[in-house]
Amino acid sequence: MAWREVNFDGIVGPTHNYAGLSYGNVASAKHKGMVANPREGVLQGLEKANHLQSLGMTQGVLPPHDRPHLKTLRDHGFTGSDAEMLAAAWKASPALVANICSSATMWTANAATISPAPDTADGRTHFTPANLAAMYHRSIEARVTGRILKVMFPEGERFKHHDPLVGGTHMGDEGAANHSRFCADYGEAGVALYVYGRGAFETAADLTYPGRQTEEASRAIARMHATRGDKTLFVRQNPAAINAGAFHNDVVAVSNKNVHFYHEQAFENPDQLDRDIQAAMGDVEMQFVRVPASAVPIADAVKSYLFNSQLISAPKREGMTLILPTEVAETPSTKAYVDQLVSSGGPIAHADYLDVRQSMRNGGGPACLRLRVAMSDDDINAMGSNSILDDALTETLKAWANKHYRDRLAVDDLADPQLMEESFSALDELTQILKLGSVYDFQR
Ligand SMILES: N=C(N)NCCC[C@H](NC(=O)CCC(=O)O)C(=O)O
Repeated sequence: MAWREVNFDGIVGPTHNYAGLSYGNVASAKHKGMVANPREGVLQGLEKANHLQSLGMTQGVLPPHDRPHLKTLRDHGFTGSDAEMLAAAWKASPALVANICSSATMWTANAATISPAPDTADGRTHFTPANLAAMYHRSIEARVTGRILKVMFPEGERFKHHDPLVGGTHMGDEGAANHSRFCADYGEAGVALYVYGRGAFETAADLTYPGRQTEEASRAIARMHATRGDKTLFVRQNPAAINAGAFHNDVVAVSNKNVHFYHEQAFENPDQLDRDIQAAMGDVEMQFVRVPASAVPIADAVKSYLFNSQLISAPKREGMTLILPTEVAETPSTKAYVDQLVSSGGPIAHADYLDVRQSMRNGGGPACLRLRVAMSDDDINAMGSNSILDDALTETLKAWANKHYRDRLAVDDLADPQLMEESFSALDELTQILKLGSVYDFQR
């Protein structure tokens, strides 16, 4: 049976904006208050997906969430019509409205942790939506994410869904952004690497920025997914990386099959980690591409998002391909590094640069924008929605974005009830296009 990596890219939401909500995320803070272009965001995302498809990859999409999230307002005691609640909330706290309007759901690497069927005890693919407890604007995502995933991957003999972890920031979980899977091929048993920022019950005095993921959360997910103990590893992210702005491990490391591409400051003891991964992989030889700080200072890695690239095995190419943000080409150290990397004769042979600036300004590169799922043909056939892109669906989504989305959005526009109406009618139509049913709170 043929197996492949399917990338499910998040579609940018109609209220995409720059409110600077994520403490510890350098780009989000830097671009606070800028005018966003949600329509361009969708089109940049579809362009990236289209590029991967042209390389022979299977590409899916995940929808944005309903924003403004009126259910959160209702849960906080606001009453009245939708417009009355929005107006009252804006009067009470523009910051609250910014939080319930964030389109952070586009970063689907944070949607869930996934253990594919070849790795689990019951031979099913397991999904746990990330609770994203560290940031208020993201903590409201998990329930709807779970609902969407259950429609897309119906629970049964192939797919198994778990509830997001409870326990607040003590059990903070950021999903696949802190989880790597190594394997010989996608359908073979793999090794899972969980990367956390701190222990749940200790004060991490070495962190100036939040360590969003806790070790206990990672271990809980591994237990729930019942992956093999000798093929499940846990490692702490280097505090220096978090303090430099790597709020998720995928800002300083990326993997594909038997290749681990990472910055030398991503982990405290990279030699030990290499040995542990190799031991868990057994006969399958790992290739470690460790980037020295002398070639790429960690500040350049964080600024350019070199490691927040997608590392893929494109069916139409020999050797692996990095899908990089254009910022990497504009940063001298990372451009020089990538040039020598692809000509070195190593496992990474191609570098493609794509413009995802609307997302990058909020700290989301190509890797943040996608949720990877290793799937067999039978898994794809068992999906419950119309989420796999072909040319027709791509064209439909482009037309949909052009019809509904604004090309200019300032933070103050979030108070506009007309924007709310536009957002809900766009999302209502999207659930029909993607055959998702009534997954949003405003549809229930
Ligand atoms: N690295 C991965 N996998 N994902 C990137 C997530 C970026 C996101 N930015 C934001 O949420 C900013 C939103 C704002 O400021 O409006 C975050 O910090 O959680």
